[in-house]
Amino acid sequence: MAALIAPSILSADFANLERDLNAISTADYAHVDVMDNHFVPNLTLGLPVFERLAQVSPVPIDAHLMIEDPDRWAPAYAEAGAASVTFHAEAAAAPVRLARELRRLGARAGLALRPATPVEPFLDLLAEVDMILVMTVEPGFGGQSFIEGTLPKIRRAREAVSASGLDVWIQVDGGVSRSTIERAADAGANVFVAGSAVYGAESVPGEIEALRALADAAHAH
Ligand SMILES: O=C(CO)[C@H](O)[C@H](O)COP(=O)(O)O
Ligand SMILES: [Fe+2]
Repeated sequence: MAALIAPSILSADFANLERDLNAISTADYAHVDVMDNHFVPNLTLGLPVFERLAQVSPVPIDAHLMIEDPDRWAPAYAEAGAASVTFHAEAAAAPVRLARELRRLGARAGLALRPATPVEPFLDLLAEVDMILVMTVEPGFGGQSFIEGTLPKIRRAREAVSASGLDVWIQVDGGVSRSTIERAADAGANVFVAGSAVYGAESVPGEIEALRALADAAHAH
């Protein structure tokens, strides 16, 4: 299980997004946080900006939609060229219908869970999604500290995926850094979002490589 690193441009310079996307060209994905000021108390960017990011990004885009009514809005992000579109379970009215629509449009379908949202109701539906995002902070802001209490949920999700025989990815997002990534990897995560850790580092490519090496080493144990 090779670790995939997806730096979050939430911690990039919003006046220099193209430059800061090019800075993460050695990453596996660029993680783009879409926030609507309703599902979370913060506002980032919407479809017009996203469409341009998808055109200029050197790596595939992993969209994380922290928005109300993803049933209505998420498909447009797949149409805009996102490789992966993740919506929140707490916000979707019909998550399976939406996941099927995202796949039909050619994107990977991701289902995100806030820290207090249990994974169990979704374990019978693993065949319908390509990724489960276990939020390791409350969504809304970068730079928060990793919630250790989410580790058992990551572990239960990984156990269920392994038992199913399906290739469902498990992503962690929030507070991921050199000091937390090994525990998340050991619990079973294989896709790692990191915003402040990557963009706040002295060397952005160096940090991507260091995070990847730590996660790969944890998986090898
Ligand atoms: O979805 C998010 C916040 O809701 C961000 O992707 C996440 O917080 C990344 O930032 P950091 O690595 O600094 O915690
Ligand atoms: Fe995110």
